[in-house]
Amino acid sequence: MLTVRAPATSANLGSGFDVFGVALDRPADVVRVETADEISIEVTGVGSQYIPEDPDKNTVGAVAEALDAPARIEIDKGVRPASGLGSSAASAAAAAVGLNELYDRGHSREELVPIAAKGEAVVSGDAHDDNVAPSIMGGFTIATDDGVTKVDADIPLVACLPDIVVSTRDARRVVPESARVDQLVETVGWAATLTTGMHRDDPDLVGEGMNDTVVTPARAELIDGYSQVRDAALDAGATGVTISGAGPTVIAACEDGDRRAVGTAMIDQFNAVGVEARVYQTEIGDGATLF
Ligand SMILES: Nc1ncnc2c1ncn2[C@@H]1O[C@H](COP(=O)(O)OP(=O)(O)O)[C@@H](O)[C@H]1O
Ligand SMILES: N[C@@H](CCOP(=O)(O)O)C(=O)O
Repeated sequence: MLTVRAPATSANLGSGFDVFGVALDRPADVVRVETADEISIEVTGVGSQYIPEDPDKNTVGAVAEALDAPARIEIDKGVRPASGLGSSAASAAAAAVGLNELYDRGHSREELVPIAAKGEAVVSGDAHDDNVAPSIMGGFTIATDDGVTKVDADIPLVACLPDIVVSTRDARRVVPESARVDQLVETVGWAATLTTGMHRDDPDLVGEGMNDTVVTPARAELIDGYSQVRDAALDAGATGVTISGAGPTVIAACEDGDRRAVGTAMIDQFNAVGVEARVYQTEIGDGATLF
């Protein structure tokens, strides 16, 4: 039996819709795989009661199919489903790394990204790579049709997960079908600023680049208290704030010493609109680890 820990991730980061992602130091899923004649799945841990064990409906089933790697797969969820923290992707990433090793398939980490993304297609309707790429490879990742570019960045982050459920499938339905040229121009500027900030380990540049006037405003409507939480985090010292993935988690970049104040401000504002929330004081971390 092989054990793999794959981290939660935060995709988009505002200006990088369906392209940017970061691996978070915590939380994470732990997946155990052993060879079997057919695929079977057992799920325990956070939110496991909402996760199907049917291989046709669980992200790891699609990965096992794609790798032609039948296995008994145990998933211990640390990443709450429908959180905006790449929950479905963490399991898929762990399964891809574990089954590749178990069956000696010989794929590189980058080659495993589109394989793990087949799991995302099962749950959200789209095989977007922006969560599975950092969960497999770690760091800050830029995932495009041409492959994955990875930067080992060091940026303090605060992820605030409210007690609200937003499914990625639903949140993709509110994404506008078009954008104006002036929005394209400002998005390119923010994306370039964010990428430079990641190279320089500069929370100010990363925060500035976490802006977006296209997708985030449409999705903010799905998260009670989003604008108050964003404002409170900025007042507490965050350098940038946006929706993590499809939400409802709200993610902030900041200086190391400001994480506690930023997290407290975010929780307080969710509570003020009657929503319970929890905070992960985290940072950009490594990709899936085999034990
Ligand atoms: N291994 C898995 N882990 C988490 N969710 C899964 C898994 N397999 C299938 N799902 C389903 O995927 C959905 C959660 O995925 P998604 O909406 O993308 O949330 P997240 O933003 O946390 O990834 C839920 O409906 C859940 O039942
Ligand atoms: N780019 C995707 C990312 C979804 O992330 P998740 O953590 O909510 O699954 C999107 O924004 O739809």
